[in-house]
Parts: sequence; structure tokens; C-alpha cells
Amino acid sequence: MSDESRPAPAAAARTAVVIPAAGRGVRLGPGAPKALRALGGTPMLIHAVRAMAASRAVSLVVVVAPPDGAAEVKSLLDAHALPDRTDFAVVPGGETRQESVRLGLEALPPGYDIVLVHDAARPLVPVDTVDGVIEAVRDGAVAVVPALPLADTVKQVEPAAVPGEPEPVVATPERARLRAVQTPQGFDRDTLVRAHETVTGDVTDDASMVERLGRTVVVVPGHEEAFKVTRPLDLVLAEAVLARRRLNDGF
Ligand SMILES: Nc1ccn([C@@H]2O[C@H](COP(=O)(O)OP(=O)(O)OP(=O)(O)O)[C@@H](O)[C@H]2O)c(=O)n1
Ligand SMILES: C[C@](O)(CO)[C@H](O)COP(=O)(O)O
Repeated sequence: MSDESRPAPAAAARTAVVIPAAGRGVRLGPGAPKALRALGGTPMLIHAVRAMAASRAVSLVVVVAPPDGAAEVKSLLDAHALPDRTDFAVVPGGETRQESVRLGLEALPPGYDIVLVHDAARPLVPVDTVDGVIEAVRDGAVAVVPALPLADTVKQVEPAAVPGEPEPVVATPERARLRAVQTPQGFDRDTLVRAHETVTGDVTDDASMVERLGRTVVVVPGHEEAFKVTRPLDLVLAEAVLARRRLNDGF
């Protein structure tokens, strides 16, 4: 079925979220798996779960835990206050983000027509961004990514033949047409499942798998606070954003 002929899901279509949280966090440095590290005294994963459950449209959250950490993640979810209206499940993840997302998708029960995929490593995404993605899928898009314009100019390079040597620039893409893509990414469930069943090779996000199916992916506004905690400085920024929120909220 083409994008044009796909009927928009009913406004009542149920939405589930898969949270890949099985990464090590190598770029963040030594320590516990990244999703379990503390942000403002609470594991990053719990912030991400709360950010998804903050949307009234979300009725199920499936967390994809580090392969040997499913029991620990279950205990964490039990130990933290989470909304009653949302169901939670935990499954063990895989070697790559792609594999972890696939394992999360396989754990989804029937009855959820819209699926979001959200990095545990983006703990501070605001609920308006989550709702904006869901609304765009409800309006008929098969794949939706939140994204921001770039502040830096981007160069395409020829990787250096010898590591450490200067890399020759081969092109400067027009910045006005580039976007930095975040999560949650939102999908028509059948389309995302097909993408994970058929697309092979290295990809860094789920929407690019849908692109490879030849389907249209659309962009909605992302948010500065939906940044990914990847390197140590990102954790400093996340702590500052959280402290500002707590000050503004008066707790
Ligand atoms: N095998 C993997 C690898 C990554 N992820 C998840 O995918 C998200 C985005 O990945 P990234 O920020 O790259 O996390 P890590 O893989 O943990 O980071 P690094 O590459 O620095 O090790 C994270 O929530 C991470 O837990 C996952 O579920 N399973
Ligand atoms: C999915 C993602 O967060 C979109 O920006 C990103 O591609 C994940 O990349 P990473 O290599 O796992 O950090």
C-alpha cells in the first residue's frame, strides 16, 4: 500500500513505546551500562520511561534491558513511581541497537497500531515532542522523526588513509536542508516490523530502515532538551537541565 493510500489510524489507535536501553555507553566512559547511570540521583532509564509515560496517548512501555540486566531493570521499574495508566514490560536486548529494537518489537502484544522507539539515552525529551510525533502518525505518516536544524556547518570527508592524518573535504552539504534527528521516532507498527524483518546492514536509526523500504519519513519539530547523553559533557548538560527544571517546578 502506498503512503498516500494508507488510511490514518483512528484517533483512538493505541500507542506502545520500545525503549532500547541495552547499550554499554562506551563513549560516556567506564561504569555501569549507560541507561542505569544516575542523572539527578535517578537512573537515566527511569527519566526516559517517565518521559514516555507522561504522554496520555502511551499505554505500554517495553524496556529493552542490557542482556544480563533484565531482572535489575524490572526491580528498578518496581522501585520507582510510574503512572498507573501505563503498562510496563522488560525484555533482554542484543549486541546492536537495531537488534535490541527488534527484540522489543517482538515482545509487543497485538492491539498497538502505533509504535514509538525512544533511546534511554535521551532522558529529558519533553512530552510535547512525544505528543507531536504521535499526532503525526495518527494523521497518516508511516514514519515520523523529531529533528532540529544544525548550528554547525557539516563537511563530508574522505577518511584519512593513515589514522591521524588530515582528512580531505569532498563536499559541504547545504546546511539549510540538513536536520539532526532525535527520538522518539514514531511508526505505523506494520511498517516498522516489516523494516526490521527485511532491512539488513548498518543503520543508526529506525527511520532510515523505513526509508530503505522506499516509504516516506517525515520530520516534526524536535527539542533542544531531547539531546542524547553520549559523552561526559552531555551528562553535565543533562544535570544542569534537570536542576533548572527542578528549580522552576519548585522541588
Ligand atoms: N546493543 C545496544 C546498543 C544500544 N542500545 C541503546 O540505543 C540507544 C542509543 O545508543 P547510544 O547512545 O549509542 O548508546 P550506547 O550504545 O550505549 O553508546 P556507546 O556507543 O557509546 O557504547 C541507547 O539508549 C542504548 O542503550 C541498545 O539498546 N542495545
Ligand atoms: C537513533 C538516534 O538517536 C537518532 O539520532 C541515533 O542515530 C543513535 O545513534 P548512536 O550511534 O546509537 O548514538
